[in-house]
Amino acid sequence: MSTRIPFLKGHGTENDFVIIPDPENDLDLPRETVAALCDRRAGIGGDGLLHVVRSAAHPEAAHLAAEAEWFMDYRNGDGSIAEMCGNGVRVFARYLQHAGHVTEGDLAVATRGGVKTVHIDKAGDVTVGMGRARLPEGDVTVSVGEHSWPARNVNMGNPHAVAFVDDLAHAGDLYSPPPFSPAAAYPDGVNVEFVVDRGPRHVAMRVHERGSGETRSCGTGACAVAVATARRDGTDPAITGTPVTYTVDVPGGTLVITERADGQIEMTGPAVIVAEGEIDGDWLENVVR
Ligand SMILES: N[C@@H](CCC[C@H](N)C(=O)O)C(=O)O
Repeated sequence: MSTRIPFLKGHGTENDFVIIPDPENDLDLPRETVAALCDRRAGIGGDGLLHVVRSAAHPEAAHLAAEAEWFMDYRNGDGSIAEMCGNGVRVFARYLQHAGHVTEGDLAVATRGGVKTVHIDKAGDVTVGMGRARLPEGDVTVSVGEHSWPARNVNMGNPHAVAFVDDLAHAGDLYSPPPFSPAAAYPDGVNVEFVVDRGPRHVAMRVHERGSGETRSCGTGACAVAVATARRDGTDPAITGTPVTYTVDVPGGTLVITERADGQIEMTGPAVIVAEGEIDGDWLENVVR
């Protein structure tokens, strides 16, 4: 009889995740194993994986254990490691509630991008305090086929290039990462957002995620888009002294992003657990041999 390893599946605006509860960090999850679990045909399927570990039990988070009991060890669908995942941390909080580890209200979650405060509200939405954006100087260009656009470099803990386009269809099929220049702008790769206007303080985006491909939503990407749009629109709260809220439509739903005068950014949207089950331990052990 092989070992059974518990997993869940969840999503936030259809950015979907395999969730692996592993409080004491007992599991070995190398890159190839994560990619196999996220494979949509031969595995469970997901844009990424949320490895749920107690901070005290993880070498990357032990120093944060006094601030946050739980560490989101986030991996992209190809198994690569990313600093932060905005939808992931909201789904992570929903999982902790689902499992009875926390109740509604505020909780702190450790991530590679620092400790994030998450609020689970009664109505069902989950809000995360994303911290401040960094806006590295320098011109960036992204291109797809015959189209190319200037892009804004926005760092939300992870790197983003935000391009305003006339038509989201111009981003093409996004089967491969959109080329960007200069290469030095993003030495570790980049998430690329394509944005169109929908109305006052309302935009829509598509995204190609580093390590996952085109996804139906990206939380850090939606925040980067809100930040870039505020600078374009002259509503930058650091200059106006007034908070600004943008509604960001993604293919999988809608996220609401507020940037305050002190630069702190909050993102709100749904976070859903859709299934739970068990992984066959023999499969997991042999899948990458
Ligand atoms: N989908 C995530 C972002 C996940 C990480 C990203 N692909 C990267 O490599 O930086 C989100 O909701 O923020």
